Amino acid sequence: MDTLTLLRPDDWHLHLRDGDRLCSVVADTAARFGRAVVMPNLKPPVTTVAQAQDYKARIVAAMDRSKARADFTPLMTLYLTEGTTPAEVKALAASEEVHAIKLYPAGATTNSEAGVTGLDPLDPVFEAMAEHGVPLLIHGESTDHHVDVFDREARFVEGPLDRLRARHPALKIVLEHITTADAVAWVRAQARNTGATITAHHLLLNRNAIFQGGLRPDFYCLPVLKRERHRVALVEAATSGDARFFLGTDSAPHPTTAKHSACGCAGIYTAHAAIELYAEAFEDAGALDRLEGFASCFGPDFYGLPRNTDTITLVREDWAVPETLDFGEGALTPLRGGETVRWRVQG
Ligand SMILES: NC(=O)N[C@@H](CC(=O)O)C(=O)O
Ligand SMILES: [Zn+2]
Ligand SMILES: [Zn+2]
Repeated sequence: MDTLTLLRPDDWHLHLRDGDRLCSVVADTAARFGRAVVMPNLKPPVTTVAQAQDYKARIVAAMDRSKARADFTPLMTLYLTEGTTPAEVKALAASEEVHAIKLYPAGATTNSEAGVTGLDPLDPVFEAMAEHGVPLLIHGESTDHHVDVFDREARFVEGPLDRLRARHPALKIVLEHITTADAVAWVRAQARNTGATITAHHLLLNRNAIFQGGLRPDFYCLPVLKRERHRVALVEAATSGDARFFLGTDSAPHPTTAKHSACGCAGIYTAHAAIELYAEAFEDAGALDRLEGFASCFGPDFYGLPRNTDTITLVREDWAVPETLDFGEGALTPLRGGETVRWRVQG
């Protein structure tokens, strides 16, 4: 099979940043995806419906300025803080633009300082979300600094997440960017109102990439890449046809100068080749026929949105990824920069 036509996919976890940086990256996602769930971890974070509407307007203006494919819809999210109220959930449910609320444990990842330290005080917010069918998107890592970095997802899932799920069985939950066999098993044990996104880089790479011939900050993201047996479990979940697992790139651009540093930022940029990289992972697993469900069907079904009706076509053809791409005033280093990708989007 040398060409592959899919219903147009969506990206259910994306970082677009703001300002000139937003202008540099948005066309990459719009070229491939019909919609993307845009993360709210700006500085300061997007915490109200009004702020999310303003951010969406800036994204649409940036699409125009960068001549992005116009038929792309950003799906906005709010950043959960200890100040989030049930009234804001109601306002979200009444809005056209905002689709979910994102939970960052304080200190877990990039721009998570405004996140939450304990979940129990937010019970009224979670109840309002369940009532209005608003999904809670979760960066699922323990922030206990005694917990080994490679165990932070598993500890969060078996502890705080499992307790949250038990207290709020009707809440829609998406465990974002899962990286472990533990998370896969936990999601499989839940009812259908629990889903999980999986990135292309966690399907293609294990933690050896971070140390290949020296320290490689371009492969540092959170949750950090795990050992091979976890990668295999993720591939198995993504290609299984289980509708609880769907596509979310977590494309997270940072300037190359901030990545190649004594204290480098977490995040990998994949938007320039997102669906192509997933095609590689699915092809390696002998499961290209399962890509459309994962990339184009299970996400909208979970969110209660219609599937896209147009299509994209992928062609098996090597193309060279530039070593760097423009990123506002500076540059970023994309995944596979200076190397090739095996699938190309036609047209
Ligand atoms: N994934 C990352 O490593 N970084 C993300 C934040 C996140 O998704 O946790 C970012 O905003 O840079
Ligand atoms: Zn995250
Ligand atoms: Zn993310």
